[in-house]
Amino acid sequence: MIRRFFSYYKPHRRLFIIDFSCAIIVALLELAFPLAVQWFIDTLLPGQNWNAIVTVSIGLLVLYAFSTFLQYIVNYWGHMLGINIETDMRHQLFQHVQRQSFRFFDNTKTGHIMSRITNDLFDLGELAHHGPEDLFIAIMTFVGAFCIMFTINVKLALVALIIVPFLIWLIAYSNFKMNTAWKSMYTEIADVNARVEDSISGARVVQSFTNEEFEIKRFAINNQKFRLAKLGAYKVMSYTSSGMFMLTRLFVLAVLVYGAWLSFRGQLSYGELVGFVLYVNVLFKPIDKISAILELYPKGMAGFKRFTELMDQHPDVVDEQDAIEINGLKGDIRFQKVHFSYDKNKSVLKNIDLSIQHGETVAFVGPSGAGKTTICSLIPRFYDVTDGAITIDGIDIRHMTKKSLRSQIGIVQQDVFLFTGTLRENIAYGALDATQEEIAKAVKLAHLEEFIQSLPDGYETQIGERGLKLSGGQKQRLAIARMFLKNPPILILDEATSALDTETELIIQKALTELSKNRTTLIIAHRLATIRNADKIVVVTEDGIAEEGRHDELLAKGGIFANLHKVQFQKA
Ligand SMILES: Nc1ncnc2c1ncn2[C@@H]1O[C@H](COP(=O)(O)OP(=O)(O)OP(=O)(O)O)[C@@H](O)[C@H]1O
Repeated sequence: MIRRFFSYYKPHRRLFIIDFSCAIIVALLELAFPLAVQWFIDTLLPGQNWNAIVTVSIGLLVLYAFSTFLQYIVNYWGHMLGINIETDMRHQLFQHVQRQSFRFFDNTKTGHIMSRITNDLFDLGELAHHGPEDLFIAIMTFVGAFCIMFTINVKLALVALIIVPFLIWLIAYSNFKMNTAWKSMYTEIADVNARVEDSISGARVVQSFTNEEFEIKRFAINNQKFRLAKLGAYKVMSYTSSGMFMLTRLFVLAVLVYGAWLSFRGQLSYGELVGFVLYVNVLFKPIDKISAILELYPKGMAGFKRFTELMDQHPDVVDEQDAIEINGLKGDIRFQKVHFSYDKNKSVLKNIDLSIQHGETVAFVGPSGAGKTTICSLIPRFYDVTDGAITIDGIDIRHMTKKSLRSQIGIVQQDVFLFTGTLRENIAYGALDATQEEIAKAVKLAHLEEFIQSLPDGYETQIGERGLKLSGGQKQRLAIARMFLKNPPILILDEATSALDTETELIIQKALTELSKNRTTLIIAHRLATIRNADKIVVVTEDGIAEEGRHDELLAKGGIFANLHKVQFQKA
């Protein structure tokens, strides 16, 4: 874990070396100052040489100024190092999350991911800066001060040494306790985030059920849990710092009493006693630093552990080593004995054999939960088949790179997802480098031109979070415009179930018919009226494909499709 943490220093080696070197010089100067004071008292004062005192004071002033300058560098550049590392990790994590497959998003709460990308990394930057530097300096100063104390007076230094085992015990004990405490705090704040994410994005549902109070109560439970976890961490921290305080005061007292006794017996000069007490103060700094690291290390490491946990989750759908870049597919799709399950316990698709010719429009119908959406999700490899194979133009899709495969497939979701931003940005999402002419052409084909022209800000209109300022029909036409821009040879349409008014539906149907031209089109159909002209209708049931054929053929057959048709027709 620690080696992995240090690997993040690599790109910032130079910054680290400069910062570290400055910090070492500062620490050495700190070690030298009490010696100078001792020399000042024992040598310069008895000689009453004013000129020498002034010269030495000027020398000390220059050294103080130099040390101040170095401390500025250590502070600013050190923090820069920490922030740089934190930024790198955040970037890496976001990149990693972007590359995850659907299964990851199925099983991970958005709030948890957000927590890991934001909060969890806050303390890591601080740890990256203070951790190795402060620890090294603290140990160096601690050992250095003790060595000098031994040269001043061995007996007194031995008395001072008694503190060390107590310190080590306190550090180890609280480190262990704090590790657990911070980890649970991070888990709880992730839950708070997940709860907030859920109820804010579902605010409209919450209000329509007037469940605000229920949401507030649920949030309060998570918030309380977080409070208790954080309080637990601070309790351990307070024990530790109180323990540290007590130990260090006892330490000074012991040194003073024993030092006074030695001095009465003529074994220690006043200068030596002052110098010794100053070194005891020099010792406090590393002790303070160590107790600060003690607070920071478990916090930062708990964040780093959660960071690595996420980084170690590898996507289950990956490119093969020699995967090929494909381009310009015709769109002949074949399912060969395909089996699929989301989890081991339940098989969703069994033995699916299906052949779709390029340019064909194929509609999938069947009871809810039969697997229509799942079949279509396998084609862009959102999930990999559990058994069997899917080929496009004769090539197994697992031999293609995901990026090139998905560039050949367009998906119009039932629930169109739009991003906060302008109409133009959302349409151009279909082809990020599209020109205005291309966008305008796509908009025209999607029958969205008139609507955009009626808006005062036209293409620059802000559509609100997730496009909430647009109607269902407008969102769908926007999604269709995106597809015209993307222009893929294979199209998957998840037909909207939401009732649109007849006129809007007609417009959308027209746009979709236009979009489907010369493309292999797969429609996940909910209303049978819209698929009358499909080249093939595939009836999917929990046991697999039950029927396949044209609309009239299936009706004449009098099987499941005819039944479904009858039910819908009666309903209508
Ligand atoms: N991401 C998922 N993780 C686990 N199980 C899933 C997931 N998505 C769907 N399922 C399950 O797989 C089965 C098939 O679902 P699918 O969405 O493919 O059905 P569908 O025929 O498209 O249904 P509908 O017509 O209601 O949209 C269902 O039992 C469903 O509960």
